[in-house]
Amino acid sequence: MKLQLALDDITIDEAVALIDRVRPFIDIVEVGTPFLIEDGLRPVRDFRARYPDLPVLADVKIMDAGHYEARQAFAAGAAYVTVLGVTDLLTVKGCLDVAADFGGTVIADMICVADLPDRIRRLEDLGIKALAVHTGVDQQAAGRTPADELKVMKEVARQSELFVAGGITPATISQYIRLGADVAIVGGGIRHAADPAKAAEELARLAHRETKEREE
Ligand SMILES: O=C([C@H](O)CO)[C@H](O)[C@H](O)COP(=O)(O)O
Repeated sequence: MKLQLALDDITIDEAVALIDRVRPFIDIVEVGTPFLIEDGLRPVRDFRARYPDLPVLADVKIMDAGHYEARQAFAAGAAYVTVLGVTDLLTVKGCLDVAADFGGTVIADMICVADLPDRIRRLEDLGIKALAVHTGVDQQAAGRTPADELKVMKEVARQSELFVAGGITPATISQYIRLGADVAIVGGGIRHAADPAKAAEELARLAHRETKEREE
């Protein structure tokens, strides 16, 4: 399992200081939606230049103008770009076409998708190869977790790498690995930990251990 650090409520300087501390433990760095709203695609360009071996994910959550917006994010240096799974398939197709030009990956974020199995089938038929189960911050505040949707996704998905997000911490990551996730996305669980480097190290250790057990 890979570990993705999501950076949401942070400045570029704070983000660089955090990445420098947790770099040995993370596989992907995400420029989260609130960070993009604050700073645009600048952090994507900065991190690409500063950490050439660390893939950058731009959490643009595209809902329309798929071709145009995905091009902006990939051209800035993103290896991964998110599109909302609920949107029109034409928008998703636009993102996939651009991803092919750049050799990048489009992740369909399934937040608020009502009929998960049906949508997964349609998205995979279109060519999607990465899906994210995502319990949003507001949904987390109402007590929800991504576990049940991950179970459904694991049963239905045929070809996709599975990402999971939604309040994951060292105390909860193991269940998501056992449920079959390939990438754990962690924001607050690192950023707001008392010791972010220790939390990232622990998450990476658990991810490695549980994945090994899953494969045995
Ligand atoms: O995508 C996210 C959210 O919608 C805010 O943009 C977060 O990056 C994602 O939920 C991971 O953050 P945590 O839930 O704090 O781990």
